[in-house]
Amino acid sequence: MPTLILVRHGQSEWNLANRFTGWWDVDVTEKGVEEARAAGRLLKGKGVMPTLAFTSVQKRAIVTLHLALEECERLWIPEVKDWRLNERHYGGLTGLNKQETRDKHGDEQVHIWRRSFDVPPPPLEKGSTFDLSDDPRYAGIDVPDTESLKLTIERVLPYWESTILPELEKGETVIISAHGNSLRALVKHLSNISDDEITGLEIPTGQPIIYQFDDAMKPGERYYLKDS
Ligand SMILES: O=C(O)[C@H](O)COP(=O)(O)O
Repeated sequence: MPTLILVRHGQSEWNLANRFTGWWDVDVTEKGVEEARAAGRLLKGKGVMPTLAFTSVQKRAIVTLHLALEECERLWIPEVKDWRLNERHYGGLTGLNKQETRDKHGDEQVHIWRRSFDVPPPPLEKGSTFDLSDDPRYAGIDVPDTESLKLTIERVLPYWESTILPELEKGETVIISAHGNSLRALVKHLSNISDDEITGLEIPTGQPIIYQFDDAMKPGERYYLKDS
């Protein structure tokens, strides 16, 4: 049965510092390293062994993938990195402290920026500290200046359909190591969650989520591997 494993990167330096991160490339913390390793041990313990990996071009997801694969002795499997699996771009909020932003703009506004379906945060100014347009990993890509969850879905889903789903169809056990909002985009699609309800779904760091697909490639109920 084709199996999909989704894992959000382990705690990042800016998760810990409570800063809006988005496309900014921060590493995982010591706790994040341990979460990633624990995810790999869980995969091995439950006998869910990935045969193909996808991740973003952001080190917190890449490092998490490698640590998890090392623990389940699957560092050797093929892996594909693509910017379409990146975190949603946090626009002009990138780098700001989440609590200070609440103090300045109010809880409601910050909640809208963080969790509304289609309201993007204010755009990132061109040439500002967190502008990644000249980063070589994005050569030839029109780097967004902000993204809502809706806009994130618009780049994650075509990639899922064109590149990841066909591999599952071939019978691969696919692991995707990605981010809170790129995974929210996938879970919304796979679990058929409405625009309103998806905003309430929180994806914890380092906790493998499993979908098993039937012969018609219809995903079953999602579950956390730790609960199986
Ligand atoms: O980019 C970030 O800051 C986090 O990865 C996710 O943030 P959120 O919980 O505000 O969506």
